[in-house]
Amino acid sequence: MPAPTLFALSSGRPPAAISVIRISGAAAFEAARRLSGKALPPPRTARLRTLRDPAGGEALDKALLLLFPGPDSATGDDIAELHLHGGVAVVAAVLKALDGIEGLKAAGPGDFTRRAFHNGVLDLPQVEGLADLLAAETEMQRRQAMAHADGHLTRMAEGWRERLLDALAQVEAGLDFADEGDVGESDESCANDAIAALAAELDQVLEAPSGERLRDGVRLAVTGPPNAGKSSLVNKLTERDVAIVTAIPGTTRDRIEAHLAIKGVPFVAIDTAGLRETGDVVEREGIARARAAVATADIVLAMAGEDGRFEPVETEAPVIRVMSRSDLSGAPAGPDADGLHHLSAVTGDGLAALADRLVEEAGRLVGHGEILALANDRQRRVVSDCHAALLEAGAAAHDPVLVAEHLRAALNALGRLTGRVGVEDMLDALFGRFCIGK
Ligand SMILES: Nc1nc2c(c(=O)[nH]1)N(C=O)[C@@H](CNc1ccc(C(=O)N[C@@H](CCC(=O)O)C(=O)O)cc1)CN2
Ligand SMILES: Nc1nc2c(ncn2[C@@H]2O[C@H](COP(=O)(O)OP(=O)(O)OP(=O)(O)O)[C@@H](O)[C@H]2O)c(=O)[nH]1
Repeated sequence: MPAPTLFALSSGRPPAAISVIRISGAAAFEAARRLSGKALPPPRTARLRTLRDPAGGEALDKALLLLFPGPDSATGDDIAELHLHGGVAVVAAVLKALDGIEGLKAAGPGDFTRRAFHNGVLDLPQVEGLADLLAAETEMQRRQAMAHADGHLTRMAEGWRERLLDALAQVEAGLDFADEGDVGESDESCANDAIAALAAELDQVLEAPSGERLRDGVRLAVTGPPNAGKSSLVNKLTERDVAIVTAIPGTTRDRIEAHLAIKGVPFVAIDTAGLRETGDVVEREGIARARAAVATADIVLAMAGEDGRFEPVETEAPVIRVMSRSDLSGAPAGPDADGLHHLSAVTGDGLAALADRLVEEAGRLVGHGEILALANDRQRRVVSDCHAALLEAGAAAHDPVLVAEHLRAALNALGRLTGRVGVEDMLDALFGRFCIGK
C-alpha cells in the first residue's frame, strides 16, 4: 500500500501574519490543482492563486502556492506548500477542504520527518539533530544541532563504516587464501593496524562530552545563607548576557529554577534555600531539596553570608565561591588570589569575570564551542558498542575468524547509529518529539 498523502499546518499557531500548510505525498500536486483550479506553477516557483473549496467552489484565500517535486524535497515525496493569510478561520477552512479530498490524511507529530527518514533523505542522527534544532534556545545549542541536522555525525559514521568494511574485506581475503599458505598475512596485519587506529579514534570521540548536557542545560546550584544575595545574583546573571527563557517556581517555595544562557551556553540555575539547620518543617524540606540540588549540580556557586562566612558544601562538582556586595565592602571586583569572586549584584561589577568562569567550567561538560561528535546518550551507547567490538577484534588478532565476527558486530553497531538496523523501538519516541507539521 502506498504511503498516504499527508497534510498539516507547518507554521506556528494562528493567528499569524502568514501560515504555511504542507501537503506531502503522491497526491499532493493533484490536491493543489484541485484547490487552485488552475495549471500548476513550475516547480520551486511561488505563484499567487485563489484557493477554492473543491467541494462547493467557495473562495477560501488568495495565497502563494509552491511545489517541490520529489525526491529532491524536504520529505523526499512531492510537496505542495500553501502560504496563506494566517487567520484562524482561513487556516481552519483550508485544512477542512484538504480533509475533504480523497486520499489525503492529517499528519501527526513528526510525520513529515518520518517520511524523510523512510525515504532516506535524513538518517537517524540528522533526525535527532533536527529535533534538537527545533528545541534549541541558545546559540551553542543551535550550532550543535544544526551541524548534526546537516550530517556531521552521519559523515563521520560513513567514514568509520568504510574503514570497517575495508578491514573486514582484508580479513576475509586472508581467510579465503588460508588454505594456500601465508598469502593473507600482510593483509591481516594491515587490517589489525586499521582496527587499532579506528578503536583509538572512537575512544577519543567517547572521551569528549556528548550533547546531552548541552541540550538540557548545565545545572548550576546557587547556595548560601539567607540574604547572601543568591536571588539578586541569579537575576543579574539572567538580565545581563542572558535571555531568560523561563522561570519555573520549584516544588517548594525555596527552589527556583531559571533557564539562562551565558555566551550561548545553556544553564539551569537553581536558587536554593540556605543550608543551615532549622526547626521549621517547611524550611527543613526546602533545605533537603537544596542539598539534593547541590549534590546533583554540575557546578555549585557558593555565596558567602553577610558575615563573610561560607557554609560547608557537600558535592563532587566544582565549587565557585562568590562574595557579593563589593559595592559596599570596597573589595576589588573580580577573582582574588584565592579564586574567590567578588562582585556586586547592584552595580554588576565582577559579573563578567564570573560569567567567564562559569562558561570555562561548563566547557568540561558541553565543550568550548567545538561541534561535539555525539549529540546524545543513544549515540554514545552505540558508538561505545562499536568501540567494544573493535577492542575484541584487536584482542582476537590471532584468529581471523573471530576478528571477522567482531568486525561484523562493530558494523552492526554503526548500523544502529545511523538507523539502518534495529532501531524500530525508538522511532516512535523520537518522532514524538516533533510537533505536528514537522
Ligand atoms: N517553506 C518552507 N520553509 C522551510 C522548510 C519547508 O519545508 N518549507 N523546511 C523544512 O524542513 C526547512 C528547509 N528544508 C528543506 C530541505 C530540503 C529541501 C529541498 O528541496 N531539497 C532538495 C533541493 C535542494 C536545493 O534546492 O538546493 C534536495 O535536497 O535535493 C527544501 C527545504 C526550513 N524552511
Ligand atoms: N548593595 C548590595 N546589596 C545586595 C547585593 N546583593 C544582594 N543585595 C541585597 O541583599 C538583600 C538580599 O538579597 P537576596 O538576593 O534576596 O538574597 P538571597 O540570598 O536570595 O536571600 P534568601 O532568598 O532569603 O535566601 C537584598 O536586599 C538585595 O538587594 C549587592 O551586591 N550589593
